[in-house]
Amino acid sequence: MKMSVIGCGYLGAVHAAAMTSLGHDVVGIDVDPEKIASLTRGEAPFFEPGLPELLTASMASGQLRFSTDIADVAGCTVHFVAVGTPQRRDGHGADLTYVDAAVEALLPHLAPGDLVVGKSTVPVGTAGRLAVDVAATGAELAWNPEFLREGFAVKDTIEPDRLVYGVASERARQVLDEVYAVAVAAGTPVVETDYATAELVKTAANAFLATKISFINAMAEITEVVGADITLLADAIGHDARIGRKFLNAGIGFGGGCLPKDIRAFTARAEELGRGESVSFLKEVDAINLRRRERVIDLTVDAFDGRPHGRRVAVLGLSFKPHSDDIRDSPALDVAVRLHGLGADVVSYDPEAMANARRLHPQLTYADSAEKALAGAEVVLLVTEWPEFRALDPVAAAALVDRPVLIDGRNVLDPVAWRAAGWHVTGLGRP
Ligand SMILES: NC(=O)C1=CN([C@@H]2O[C@H](COP(=O)(O)OP(=O)(O)OC[C@H]3O[C@@H](n4cnc5c(N)ncnc54)[C@H](O)[C@@H]3O)[C@@H](O)[C@H]2O)C=CC1
Ligand SMILES: O=C(O)[C@H]1O[C@H](OP(=O)(O)OP(=O)(O)OC[C@H]2O[C@@H](n3ccc(=O)[nH]c3=O)[C@H](O)[C@@H]2O)[C@H](O)[C@@H](O)[C@@H]1O
Repeated sequence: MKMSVIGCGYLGAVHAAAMTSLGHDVVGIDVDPEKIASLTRGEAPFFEPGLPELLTASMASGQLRFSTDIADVAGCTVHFVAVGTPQRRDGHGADLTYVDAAVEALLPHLAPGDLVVGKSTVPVGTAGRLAVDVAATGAELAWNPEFLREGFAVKDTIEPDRLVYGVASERARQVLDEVYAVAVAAGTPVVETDYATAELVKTAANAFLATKISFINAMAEITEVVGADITLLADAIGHDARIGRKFLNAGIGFGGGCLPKDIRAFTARAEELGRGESVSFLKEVDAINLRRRERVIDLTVDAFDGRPHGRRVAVLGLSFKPHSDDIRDSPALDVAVRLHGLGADVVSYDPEAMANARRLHPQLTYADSAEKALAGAEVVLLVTEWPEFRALDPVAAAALVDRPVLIDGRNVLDPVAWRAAGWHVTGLGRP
């Protein structure tokens, strides 16, 4: 099939390349000329494991190209909309200007029978509104939310856990079945819904994941007071298959370009619908999450007896999670910036996210290795659990720092081994 992907960011670039690997002919469109230039060279404009190899193979096959010109969607019969839906500047809800602009730009290029497929995460009701304009061209709209995780985006796109088709006709379902023929043949569950349900499935999934993380972080606030251990608690409740151990890692909390803005957008939309009280708990989920960052800052300030000014802090990690260079709403970066704001001498290191962090926060100091960040530090914060930080040798690390004080914001280092090497270790929610 010939298809276009409008918006080539973390979602769209992976989707475009993955569709090629499934045998389709794809053109990726973006308004950002630098991104398109990079993709055209076969270079991923961001860090995503497996994407460079996929891009190289797709470009070599001649089935993938990129353009800034929307007219290049000519000849495509399926058009994915994968542009951003960030939090609005006023904080109230999702900013739909990019989705609206992308669909509006697409309209003159649509032919009767084309299928426009929304992938962006949008407030419920958006698809119904856009469907009217799309239908006026003789084309049709479907909403097919995306559940990929950054760091695993390629695998999640090619082998999704499930496919959700928000469709208004049998024909739209058939077209989507053809798009995802490989996954469908492999037995991937397909849930066919109306538009509103498809939009809400996505919002509800992210709200649930955020709630699960904040639940365990709320428990961590309690274990901290009584000297109990949140990791053992999570293991123990996680053995119950009804609860499950995944997404019960307590620590500095969730960030990224999705969970935080999606729960806020859901709250705003529910309020618009007169059902604010139904999801008012999401405000608590957000508040618990943000308190975890405060906790790490407080622990750091306490480690300097309340006077962090001029004191050296090594911050290990800047991205919102490992295997990604994404710093959108990153708890790690937030903590680094705020400690710098308190006058601490913050030296940060991240294996992949430093270029993005440096662009946004040139005032911070960046080291080019974990060892260089540790050199002379009086407190070490581990705030993104990259494998190379998990593999640090506590004895060698102790020899680099001025004071062996560790705050493990992700509860991934073995406190017994680190204490044995002379470190004073504080985990989150751990004795
Ligand atoms: N990043 C992720 O892991 C996932 C993201 N999503 C959703 O997918 C959507 C996109 O997210 P990301 O890819 O992370 O955002 P992003 O910010 O990385 O990418 C959005 C891209 O759209 C481009 N764009 C904006 N307006 C455009 C227009 N009119 N025409 C063409 N291109 C345009 C931007 O230049 C940018 O490259 C959001 O709604 C997000 O919630 C859903 C699942 C996973
Ligand atoms: O809508 C989206 O964009 C995506 O949002 C999340 O994916 P992602 O943001 O890539 O990352 P997650 O793995 O969900 O992690 C989110 C945040 O939660 C934190 N987290 C995760 C799990 C956990 O147990 N504890 C915890 O603090 C991570 O460190 C990270 O900051 C969802 O997992 C995806 O299914 C969804 O498609």
